[in-house]
Amino acid sequence: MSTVATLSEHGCWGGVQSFHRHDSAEIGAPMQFSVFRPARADTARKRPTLIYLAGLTCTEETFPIKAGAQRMAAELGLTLVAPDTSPRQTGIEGADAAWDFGHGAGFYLDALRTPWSARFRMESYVVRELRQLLIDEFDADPTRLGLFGHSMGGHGALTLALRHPEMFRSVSAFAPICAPSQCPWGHKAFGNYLGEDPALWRAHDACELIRSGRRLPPLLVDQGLADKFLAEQLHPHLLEQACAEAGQPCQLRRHEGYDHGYYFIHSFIADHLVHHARLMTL
Ligand SMILES: N[C@@H](CCC(=O)N[C@@H](CS)C(=O)NCC(=O)O)C(=O)O
Repeated sequence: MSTVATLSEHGCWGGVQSFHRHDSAEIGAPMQFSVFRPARADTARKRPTLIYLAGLTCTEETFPIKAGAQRMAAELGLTLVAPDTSPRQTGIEGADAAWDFGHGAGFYLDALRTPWSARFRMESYVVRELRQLLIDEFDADPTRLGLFGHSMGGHGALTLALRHPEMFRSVSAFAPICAPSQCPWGHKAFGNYLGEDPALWRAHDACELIRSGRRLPPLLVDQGLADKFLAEQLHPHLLEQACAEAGQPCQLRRHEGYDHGYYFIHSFIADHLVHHARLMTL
Protein backbone atom coordinates (compact mmCIF):
# COMPACT_ATOMS: atom_id res chain seq x y z
CA MET A 1 0.00 0.00 0.00
CA SER A 2 1.23 3.44 -0.91
CA THR A 3 2.43 5.57 1.97
CA VAL A 4 2.61 8.71 -0.14
CA ALA A 5 -0.03 11.34 0.62
CA THR A 6 -1.06 13.84 -2.02
CA LEU A 7 -1.31 17.29 -0.44
CA SER A 8 -2.54 19.10 -3.57
CA GLU A 9 -2.85 18.73 -7.34
CA HIS A 10 -3.01 21.50 -9.93
CA GLY A 11 -3.56 21.40 -13.68
CA CYS A 12 -0.48 22.86 -15.37
CA TRP A 13 0.38 23.05 -19.10
CA GLY A 14 -1.87 20.09 -19.83
CA GLY A 15 -0.25 17.99 -17.09
CA VAL A 16 -0.44 17.97 -13.30
CA GLN A 17 1.70 19.71 -10.69
CA SER A 18 1.36 17.95 -7.34
CA PHE A 19 2.74 18.11 -3.82
CA HIS A 20 3.30 15.07 -1.59
CA ARG A 21 4.29 13.94 1.89
CA HIS A 22 5.54 10.54 3.04
CA ASP A 23 7.14 8.98 6.09
CA SER A 24 10.78 8.67 5.12
CA ALA A 25 12.59 5.61 6.44
CA GLU A 26 16.01 7.16 5.69
CA ILE A 27 15.22 10.43 7.48
CA GLY A 28 13.05 8.87 10.19
CA ALA A 29 10.45 11.62 9.78
CA PRO A 30 7.98 12.97 7.19
CA MET A 31 9.44 14.49 4.01
CA GLN A 32 7.75 16.50 1.27
CA PHE A 33 8.40 16.68 -2.47
CA SER A 34 6.76 18.07 -5.59
CA VAL A 35 6.13 16.39 -8.95
CA PHE A 36 5.16 17.73 -12.38
CA ARG A 37 3.78 15.05 -14.71
CA PRO A 38 3.17 16.02 -18.32
CA ALA A 39 0.14 14.74 -20.15
CA ARG A 40 0.91 11.96 -22.58
CA ALA A 41 -0.82 9.64 -24.98
CA ASP A 42 1.38 6.64 -24.28
CA THR A 43 0.62 5.36 -20.77
CA ALA A 44 2.50 2.07 -21.15
CA ARG A 45 6.02 3.44 -21.12
CA LYS A 46 7.95 4.54 -18.08
CA ARG A 47 8.69 8.27 -18.01
CA PRO A 48 12.04 10.06 -18.22
CA THR A 49 12.32 11.84 -14.88
CA LEU A 50 14.45 14.77 -13.79
CA ILE A 51 15.17 15.42 -10.11
CA TYR A 52 15.93 19.05 -9.15
CA LEU A 53 17.83 19.79 -5.94
CA ALA A 54 17.19 23.29 -4.60
CA GLY A 55 19.49 25.62 -2.69
CA LEU A 56 19.81 27.04 0.80
CA THR A 57 16.53 28.15 2.43
CA CYS A 58 14.40 26.54 -0.31
CA THR A 59 11.66 23.92 -0.08
CA GLU A 60 9.93 21.53 -2.49
CA GLU A 61 7.77 24.50 -3.56
CA THR A 62 10.51 26.84 -4.70
CA PHE A 63 11.31 25.18 -8.02
CA PRO A 64 7.74 24.58 -9.26
CA ILE A 65 6.66 28.10 -8.31
CA LYS A 66 9.69 30.07 -9.49
CA ALA A 67 11.66 28.26 -12.21
CA GLY A 68 9.03 28.23 -14.97
CA ALA A 69 10.06 24.73 -16.01
CA GLN A 70 6.69 23.06 -16.56
CA ARG A 71 5.91 24.44 -20.02
CA MET A 72 9.07 23.04 -21.62
CA ALA A 73 8.89 19.83 -19.56
CA ALA A 74 5.38 19.30 -20.92
CA GLU A 75 6.68 19.73 -24.48
CA LEU A 76 9.59 17.35 -23.91
CA GLY A 77 7.56 14.79 -21.92
CA LEU A 78 9.79 15.05 -18.85
CA THR A 79 8.58 14.44 -15.29
CA LEU A 80 10.07 16.97 -12.84
CA VAL A 81 10.61 16.19 -9.16
CA ALA A 82 11.82 18.53 -6.40
CA PRO A 83 12.43 17.27 -2.86
CA ASP A 84 12.70 19.52 0.18
CA THR A 85 16.26 20.61 0.98
CA SER A 86 16.52 18.98 4.43
CA PRO A 87 14.55 17.25 7.15
CA ARG A 88 12.23 19.66 8.99
CA GLN A 89 11.15 20.12 12.60
CA THR A 90 13.86 17.78 13.79
CA GLY A 91 13.97 19.37 17.23
CA ILE A 92 17.77 19.32 17.01
CA GLU A 93 19.25 22.24 18.92
CA GLY A 94 20.78 24.75 16.51
CA ALA A 95 18.97 23.44 13.41
CA ASP A 96 17.08 26.74 13.03
CA ALA A 97 19.91 29.00 14.14
CA ALA A 98 21.25 29.91 10.68
CA TRP A 99 19.92 30.06 7.11
CA ASP A 100 23.00 28.32 5.69
CA PHE A 101 23.10 25.30 8.01
CA GLY A 102 20.57 22.87 9.50
CA HIS A 103 16.94 23.08 8.36
CA GLY A 104 16.85 24.11 4.69
CA ALA A 105 20.54 23.26 4.31
CA GLY A 106 20.99 19.49 4.21
CA PHE A 107 23.85 19.65 1.66
CA TYR A 108 22.77 16.31 0.09
CA LEU A 109 25.03 14.15 2.27
CA ASP A 110 24.55 11.72 5.15
CA ALA A 111 25.76 13.43 8.30
CA LEU A 112 28.26 11.46 10.36
CA ARG A 113 28.36 13.59 13.52
CA THR A 114 25.76 13.63 16.26
CA PRO A 115 23.21 15.06 16.67
CA TRP A 116 22.87 15.62 12.89
CA SER A 117 23.49 11.99 11.83
CA ALA A 118 20.12 10.83 13.18
CA ARG A 119 18.09 12.85 10.66
CA PHE A 120 20.28 14.67 8.14
CA ARG A 121 20.62 11.85 5.57
CA MET A 122 19.78 13.63 2.33
CA GLU A 123 22.15 11.59 0.15
CA SER A 124 20.51 8.27 1.04
CA TYR A 125 17.10 9.92 0.91
CA VAL A 126 17.56 11.13 -2.67
CA VAL A 127 19.53 8.28 -4.26
CA ARG A 128 17.84 5.38 -2.47
CA GLU A 129 14.44 6.22 -1.08
CA LEU A 130 13.11 8.99 -3.31
CA ARG A 131 14.54 7.40 -6.46
CA GLN A 132 12.87 4.05 -5.67
CA LEU A 133 9.62 5.75 -4.73
CA LEU A 134 9.58 7.58 -8.08
CA ILE A 135 10.15 4.30 -9.91
CA ASP A 136 7.49 2.44 -7.90
CA GLU A 137 4.79 5.10 -7.65
CA PHE A 138 5.39 7.81 -10.26
CA ASP A 139 6.27 5.70 -13.33
CA ALA A 140 9.88 6.91 -13.42
CA ASP A 141 12.09 5.04 -15.86
CA PRO A 142 15.16 3.88 -13.88
CA THR A 143 17.26 4.02 -17.07
CA ARG A 144 16.24 7.63 -17.77
CA LEU A 145 16.77 9.53 -14.55
CA GLY A 146 18.49 12.92 -14.62
CA LEU A 147 19.72 15.18 -11.84
CA PHE A 148 20.15 18.95 -11.68
CA GLY A 149 20.14 21.67 -9.07
CA HIS A 150 20.97 25.17 -7.94
CA SER A 151 23.70 26.44 -5.60
CA MET A 152 23.76 23.94 -2.69
CA GLY A 153 21.54 21.80 -4.94
CA GLY A 154 24.03 22.21 -7.78
CA HIS A 155 26.66 20.81 -5.43
CA GLY A 156 24.19 18.02 -4.63
CA ALA A 157 23.56 17.22 -8.29
CA LEU A 158 27.26 17.10 -9.13
CA THR A 159 28.35 15.09 -6.10
CA LEU A 160 25.46 12.61 -6.04
CA ALA A 161 25.92 11.91 -9.75
CA LEU A 162 29.68 11.55 -9.27
CA ARG A 163 29.19 9.25 -6.27
CA HIS A 164 26.42 7.18 -7.90
CA PRO A 165 27.25 7.25 -11.61
CA GLU A 166 25.12 4.23 -12.44
CA MET A 167 21.95 6.01 -11.37
CA PHE A 168 21.86 9.18 -13.46
CA ARG A 169 21.91 9.53 -17.22
CA SER A 170 22.22 13.34 -17.36
CA VAL A 171 23.45 16.09 -15.03
CA SER A 172 23.46 19.91 -15.00
CA ALA A 173 23.69 22.76 -12.52
CA PHE A 174 22.86 26.43 -11.99
CA ALA A 175 25.44 28.39 -9.98
CA PRO A 176 26.65 25.29 -8.10
CA ILE A 177 28.89 25.32 -5.04
CA CYS A 178 31.71 23.72 -7.00
CA ALA A 179 34.36 23.27 -4.32
CA PRO A 180 32.68 23.14 -0.90
CA SER A 181 35.98 22.26 0.80
CA GLN A 182 37.20 25.71 -0.18
CA CYS A 183 34.29 28.03 0.70
CA PRO A 184 32.63 29.24 3.92
CA TRP A 185 29.26 27.50 3.27
CA GLY A 186 31.06 24.19 2.72
CA HIS A 187 33.39 24.61 5.71
CA LYS A 188 30.43 25.20 8.01
CA ALA A 189 28.32 22.34 6.65
CA PHE A 190 31.10 19.77 6.26
CA GLY A 191 32.67 20.62 9.63
CA ASN A 192 29.38 20.15 11.44
CA TYR A 193 27.92 17.25 9.43
CA LEU A 194 31.12 15.30 8.68
CA GLY A 195 33.79 16.42 11.17
CA GLU A 196 37.31 17.56 10.37
CA ASP A 197 38.76 14.60 8.39
CA PRO A 198 39.81 16.06 5.00
CA ALA A 199 39.25 12.70 3.28
CA LEU A 200 35.56 12.84 4.20
CA TRP A 201 35.31 16.36 2.79
CA ARG A 202 36.98 15.31 -0.47
CA ALA A 203 34.39 12.55 -0.91
CA HIS A 204 31.65 15.22 -1.12
CA ASP A 205 33.50 17.85 -3.15
CA ALA A 206 32.76 17.83 -6.90
CA CYS A 207 36.20 19.14 -7.89
CA GLU A 208 37.97 16.57 -5.72
CA LEU A 209 35.78 13.72 -6.99
CA ILE A 210 36.53 14.64 -10.62
CA ARG A 211 40.21 14.93 -9.79
CA SER A 212 40.11 11.46 -8.21
CA GLY A 213 38.90 9.93 -11.48
CA ARG A 214 35.10 9.97 -11.10
CA ARG A 215 33.20 10.98 -14.21
CA LEU A 216 29.87 12.52 -15.22
CA PRO A 217 27.84 12.60 -18.41
CA PRO A 218 28.66 15.73 -20.47
CA LEU A 219 27.96 18.55 -18.05
CA LEU A 220 26.06 21.82 -18.53
CA VAL A 221 26.64 24.57 -15.93
CA ASP A 222 25.27 28.12 -16.01
CA GLN A 223 26.63 30.91 -13.82
CA GLY A 224 25.48 34.52 -13.50
CA LEU A 225 28.26 37.10 -13.28
CA ALA A 226 26.18 39.44 -11.06
CA ASP A 227 25.79 36.63 -8.49
CA LYS A 228 26.67 38.03 -5.05
CA PHE A 229 27.92 34.59 -3.95
CA LEU A 230 30.16 34.00 -6.96
CA ALA A 231 33.54 35.12 -5.66
CA GLU A 232 33.39 33.77 -2.13
CA GLN A 233 31.23 30.65 -2.32
CA LEU A 234 30.83 29.13 -5.79
CA HIS A 235 34.25 28.90 -7.51
CA PRO A 236 33.16 27.70 -10.98
CA HIS A 237 36.71 28.28 -12.25
CA LEU A 238 37.86 25.40 -10.02
CA LEU A 239 35.27 23.10 -11.59
CA GLU A 240 36.33 24.25 -15.04
CA GLN A 241 39.96 23.55 -14.17
CA ALA A 242 39.25 20.12 -12.66
CA CYS A 243 37.18 19.13 -15.70
CA ALA A 244 39.81 20.36 -18.16
CA GLU A 245 42.60 18.46 -16.35
CA ALA A 246 40.52 15.27 -16.13
CA GLY A 247 39.07 15.37 -19.65
CA GLN A 248 35.54 15.65 -18.24
CA PRO A 249 33.28 17.31 -20.86
CA CYS A 250 31.85 20.48 -19.29
CA GLN A 251 30.11 23.44 -20.87
CA LEU A 252 30.32 26.28 -18.34
CA ARG A 253 28.41 29.36 -19.54
CA ARG A 254 28.93 32.71 -17.81
CA HIS A 255 26.16 35.28 -18.14
CA GLU A 256 26.58 39.06 -17.66
CA GLY A 257 23.83 40.71 -15.63
CA TYR A 258 22.32 37.62 -13.98
CA ASP A 259 22.33 37.18 -10.20
CA HIS A 260 21.89 34.12 -7.96
CA GLY A 261 18.08 34.05 -7.94
CA TYR A 262 15.28 32.41 -9.83
CA TYR A 263 15.06 35.05 -12.60
CA PHE A 264 18.43 33.64 -13.66
CA ILE A 265 17.21 30.04 -13.46
CA HIS A 266 13.98 30.94 -15.25
CA SER A 267 16.04 32.44 -18.10
CA PHE A 268 18.10 29.30 -18.80
CA ILE A 269 15.84 26.47 -17.61
CA ALA A 270 14.77 25.52 -21.13
CA ASP A 271 18.37 24.87 -22.18
CA HIS A 272 18.81 22.55 -19.20
CA LEU A 273 15.65 20.59 -19.93
CA VAL A 274 16.68 20.15 -23.57
CA HIS A 275 20.17 19.07 -22.43
CA HIS A 276 18.65 16.35 -20.22
CA ALA A 277 16.04 15.25 -22.77
CA ARG A 278 18.76 14.86 -25.41
CA LEU A 279 20.98 12.72 -23.15
CA MET A 280 18.03 10.62 -21.98
CA THR A 281 16.96 9.75 -25.51
CA LEU A 282 20.43 8.90 -26.83
N1 LIG B 1 18.92 34.19 2.75
C1 LIG B 1 20.09 34.43 1.93
C2 LIG B 1 19.85 34.05 0.54
C3 LIG B 1 19.61 32.58 0.38
C4 LIG B 1 19.56 32.24 -1.08
O1 LIG B 1 19.91 33.06 -1.94
N2 LIG B 1 19.15 31.04 -1.38
C5 LIG B 1 19.09 30.66 -2.75
C6 LIG B 1 19.69 29.30 -2.89
S1 LIG B 1 21.37 29.30 -2.33
C7 LIG B 1 17.68 30.63 -3.23
O2 LIG B 1 17.40 30.00 -4.24
N3 LIG B 1 16.76 31.26 -2.53
C8 LIG B 1 15.36 31.22 -2.86
C9 LIG B 1 14.94 32.26 -3.84
O3 LIG B 1 15.77 33.01 -4.37
O4 LIG B 1 13.73 32.30 -4.11
C10 LIG B 1 20.49 35.87 1.98
O5 LIG B 1 19.87 36.60 2.70
O6 LIG B 1 21.44 36.24 1.29
